[in-house]
Amino acid sequence: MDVVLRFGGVSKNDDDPDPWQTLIGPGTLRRVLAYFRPHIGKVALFVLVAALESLVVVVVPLLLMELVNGGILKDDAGVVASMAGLAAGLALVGALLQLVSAYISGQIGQGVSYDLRVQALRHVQQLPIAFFTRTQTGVLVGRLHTELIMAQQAFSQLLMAATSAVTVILVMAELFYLSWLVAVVTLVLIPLFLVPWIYVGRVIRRRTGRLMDANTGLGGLLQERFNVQGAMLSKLFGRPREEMAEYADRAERIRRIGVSLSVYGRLAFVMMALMASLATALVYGIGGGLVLAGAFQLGTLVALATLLGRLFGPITQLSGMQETAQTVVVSFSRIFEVLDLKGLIEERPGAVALAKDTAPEIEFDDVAFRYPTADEVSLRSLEYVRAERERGETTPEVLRGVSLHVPAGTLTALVGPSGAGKSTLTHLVSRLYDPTGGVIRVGGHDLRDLTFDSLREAVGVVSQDAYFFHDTIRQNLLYARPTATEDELIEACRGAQIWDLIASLPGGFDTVTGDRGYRLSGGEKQRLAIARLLLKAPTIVVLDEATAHLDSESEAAVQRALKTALHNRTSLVIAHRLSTIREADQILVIDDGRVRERGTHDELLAEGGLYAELYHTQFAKAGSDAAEPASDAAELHHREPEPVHGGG
Ligand SMILES: Nc1ncnc2c1ncn2[C@@H]1O[C@H](COP(=O)(O)OP(=O)(O)OP(=O)(O)O)[C@@H](O)[C@H]1O
Repeated sequence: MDVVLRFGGVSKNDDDPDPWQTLIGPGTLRRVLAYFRPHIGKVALFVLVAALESLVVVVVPLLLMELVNGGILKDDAGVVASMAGLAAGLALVGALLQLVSAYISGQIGQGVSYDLRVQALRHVQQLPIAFFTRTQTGVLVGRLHTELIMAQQAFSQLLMAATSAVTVILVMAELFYLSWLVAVVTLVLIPLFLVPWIYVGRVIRRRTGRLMDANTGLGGLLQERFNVQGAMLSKLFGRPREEMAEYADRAERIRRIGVSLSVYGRLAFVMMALMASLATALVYGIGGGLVLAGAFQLGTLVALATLLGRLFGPITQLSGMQETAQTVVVSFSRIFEVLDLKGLIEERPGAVALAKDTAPEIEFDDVAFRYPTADEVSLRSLEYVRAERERGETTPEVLRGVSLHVPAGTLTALVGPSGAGKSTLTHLVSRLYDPTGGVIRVGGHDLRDLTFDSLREAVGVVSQDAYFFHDTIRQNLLYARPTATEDELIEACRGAQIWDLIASLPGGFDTVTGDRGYRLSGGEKQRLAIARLLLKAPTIVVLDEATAHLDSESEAAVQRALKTALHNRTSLVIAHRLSTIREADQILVIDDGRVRERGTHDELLAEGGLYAELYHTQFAKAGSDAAEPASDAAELHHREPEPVHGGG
């Protein structure tokens, strides 16, 4: 009956052990407990309230006993009334205590989840970009959100189980006090009741875990397929019937587990009710005989029956305590796994700030780089579809022996075949990755000696496919400089040649750019990204020119926008336009991870090497297609390094 599901090449069966099971390392429990230390006062208060709650549970049967023995049997209406009144009053107190303990346990549980959530988010925010390139978003969200909620719920159950433990001890003590015979019979009954209960409880917990996994898996899949780009890919390339079958398979698994869970849940409830009824019948049977034999009075029998009714609930809660505790520890461990991921790129103690307002020089000294392996940067359990063979493999060197110098305030164009390592090289400048060999210096400092803040402020990046949050144009621009005024926004947009478009939109700056800025054309997106860059006013610009062919008007607009963006800045541009290449102070031809040629356009053309070949096959053609005015191209770059003033 089990369906074998395939998750990107990994088959998974309902009864398989979880291949990504989290290992609970030594010291985990101590680490979990450390999160409760700040809440120790509340924990103590909770224990006190729980003890009072249990006390109420065992005192009420004693009142009922007195009501029968001292009131009804002795024909004393006063005792009947006062005992009934006291029992009612205590019931009220018990109810209030339950509310108070729920409040305190909520405070503790939510407090711990809050601490853990904030810590995890802060940590993930600092993880290297390599982690995000590896991790499936939906699964990460599941880990940091859904599982945290699960940990918190399990923790609440654990606190309730602690209350139950006190109740069970007090109830058993009172049973022995009232009638050792009934107490012994009860002790015999408990295991009879517990064995099937524990079995059912285990099945329920195992299936609940599977249900959560199945839900997270389906959620991840939907998130991937239903964002704009996923939906586009699926519309253009997708096989709707096969995809639907995969959704249906996963949904079927959720349905099947859900149905069995509801049956087992009901079974557990029915078993508990049945056992309580059987036990009560037995106690009335034995106890009734004892009353007839004169061993004790009727009131004692009533008290015994009432006590018994209050024993099985807490016992069931206690029976699951071990596994609930495991759930808490496992869920915490799974979050600890994320917390323990190394930052890889960290700020050194005593890091210095890069000087503001002056364009610095950039220098690569014998730089080598390989992308980190999956094991170095991510968690197997967060990738979900990592192929087996990828484990432990090393990655090839993408850059080798790269030495280059970009003088302050000048433009260096990077050209080369696809996959040569141009983008990788630019990633190193913004320290998305650290080199595996050699040194990169900015303004004379090793990049690794600079503070993150000053580097982030200094480097502005415009990628080929600029990303925008699903928010208004205004908010997307303000992301670069939250304090920018309306005038500064307009000035930046004018500089980026995008103001006319924004002004023509009915919503102006308040137009929502949509998921990944999808409502903008390629050229518009890049110009908006340039406006964002101008607002940031960095001293270093890393730019990947759009390869997409733009019409002559857009081409000229982007060209003018670039002129503003690169003015007075140290620029590293992955160039696709002849105009940019011609005007570059130097051109570096990157091939197979090395700097193959360097020089100006004319020098390289005269050399007749790879550049000349690329020029004739690509740039010359692109240049003749492009219609930017020659004067724009000539003015593209201002070479004198001067102080940079905020772009607006
Ligand atoms: N995140 C990554 N993890 C592993 N390898 C990567 C990663 N990104 C790029 N690579 C590999 O590094 C090499 C260089 O890629 P890079 O993107 O730097 O080339 P490029 O010169 O910019 O190419 P293009 O002009 O096509 O954009 C390629 O072989 C690529 O497959």
